Amino acid sequence: MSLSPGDRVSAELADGDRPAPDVVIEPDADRLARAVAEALVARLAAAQAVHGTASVVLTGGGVGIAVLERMAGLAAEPVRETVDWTAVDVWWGDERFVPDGDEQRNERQARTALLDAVGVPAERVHAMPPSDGEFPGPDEAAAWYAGQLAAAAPEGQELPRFDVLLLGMGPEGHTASIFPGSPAVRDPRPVVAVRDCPKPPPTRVSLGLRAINSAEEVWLVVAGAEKAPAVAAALTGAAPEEIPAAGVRGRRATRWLLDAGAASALPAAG
Ligand SMILES: O=C(O)[C@H](O)[C@@H](O)[C@H](O)[C@H](O)COP(=O)(O)O
Repeated sequence: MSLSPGDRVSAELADGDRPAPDVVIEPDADRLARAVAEALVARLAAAQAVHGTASVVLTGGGVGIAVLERMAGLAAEPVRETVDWTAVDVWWGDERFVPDGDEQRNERQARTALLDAVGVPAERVHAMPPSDGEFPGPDEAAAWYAGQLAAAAPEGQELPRFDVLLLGMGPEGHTASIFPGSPAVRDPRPVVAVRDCPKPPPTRVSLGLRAINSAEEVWLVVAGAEKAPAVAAALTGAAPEEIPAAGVRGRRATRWLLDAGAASALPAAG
């Protein structure tokens, strides 16, 4: 069931030349993950039809990884569109600053859920550094990742094209590793180090909101009634300092992809 922005979302959430968010609601988390997986396959295939390659920014968290698991399942099904995974660049919106191979790493979970199964070439998997690598801390790791982004960007720009950037959201409104009241909310740098995160593990590396909002499309995939108040606040004009997910706005589209629980506090339609 898709709702147009006017139905549920304050029209003034359009931001300059950026369209207001749109909202899609699925009955439950499982059908949400499958619907997002199918939409993501179609979107990546469409990007490849135009550009020859596609780029996706992955997120961590239960729903974000469930989407990847469903995509792996789709790869085995006769689906309308197919993605040439050898021509997909994979980036991350955030990463836990823990040792390589640690099961908490978003990269490890994504490799297990999808990447190892579909054969994305190593040079196209752009992981954020682990804590036991060449960088002594998250600041150095963040600076390095910003350099990787700049190296992949068009001449004179600092960020490559992101066709779809996936995000989750916590019950208090964090997205990626940008938490309420954190200096990261207003940090203009493309990649930031984050410490003392309320959600363990405490030390992370995250794209900043400006980098997130450089994406062509940003998809916030959110499930669970415990997140409904933050979803409603984000879609009715909350400040990003209070609800960081409220500060997300893709260039061409911002899609809130919800299950019924996460949508349950949205203003009545009409
Ligand atoms: O690394 C992380 O933890 C994620 O990037 C984080 O932003 C996550 O997406 C949300 O916390 C939602 O997580 P759940 O889907 O598990 O609730």
